[in-house]
Amino acid sequence: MKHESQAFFDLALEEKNKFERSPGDTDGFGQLFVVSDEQKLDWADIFYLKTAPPYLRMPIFFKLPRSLREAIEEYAEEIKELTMKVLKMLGKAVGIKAEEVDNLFDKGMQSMRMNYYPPCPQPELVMGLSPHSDASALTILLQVNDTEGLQIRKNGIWIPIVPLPNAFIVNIGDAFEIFSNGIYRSIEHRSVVSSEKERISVATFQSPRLDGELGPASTVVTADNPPTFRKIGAAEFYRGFLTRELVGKSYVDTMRITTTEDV
Ligand SMILES: O=C(O)CCC(=O)C(=O)O
Ligand SMILES: [Fe+2]
Repeated sequence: MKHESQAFFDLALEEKNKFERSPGDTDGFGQLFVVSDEQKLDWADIFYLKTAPPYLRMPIFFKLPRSLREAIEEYAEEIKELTMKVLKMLGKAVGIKAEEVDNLFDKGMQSMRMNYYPPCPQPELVMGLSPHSDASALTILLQVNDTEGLQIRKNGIWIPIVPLPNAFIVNIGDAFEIFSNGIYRSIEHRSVVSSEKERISVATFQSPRLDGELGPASTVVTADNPPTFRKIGAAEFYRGFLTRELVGKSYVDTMRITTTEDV
């Protein structure tokens, strides 16, 4: 996967543009989360694909160079297994039944985002990827080379994450914050760019099934622990996410129940 993603971004621009994202689509090569001409764009090339379940794969998926497509298929399957294991362990630790995790996430949408951050001569003037939390339940992040760039926000301070060789970075996303009724918090993160070295990462997102309903798991909601998020159809949740600019954790905040009248 590392080799294939590097090889993709090494292609000539005209080759990559054969996979260009069309306006109105999410899948393809090009920036996402662009909502106005005035917006400052992120310093990155992005290739986004829905990978599973198979019916969600778009025509672009089948046009990929064969070695890249095969690598993605194999990688997607293994990451799915790893993700489900981690989600069930996180759930178990707070009393959520494995069955409930399976029900919402096992047939969930999986998507992949390959990020290429070219070096920038004035890196302090740009952002590789604007601050955000992922809308997924869980994200498994693969650092393709050893250039640093990811930062997480902890107590208001941006902390650099140093890639460890042969290790993934695992991030909790908004959907799991909602599902765990706020026991787990999605992590706000961003990418900065280097003045000299390119950086490549591959994020794989596991999200709820699109025909499911996203809300706090019934096994964590009790009389003493009332729901702190409202329920929303998963498809509607993702439509909302993809039509906004990325701004910190502002999207998950819109799902919070803030007054008793909302319950
Ligand atoms: O490049 C990174 O390390 C972060 C990527 C990321 O946050 C994303 O694709 O959502
Ligand atoms: Fe992210």
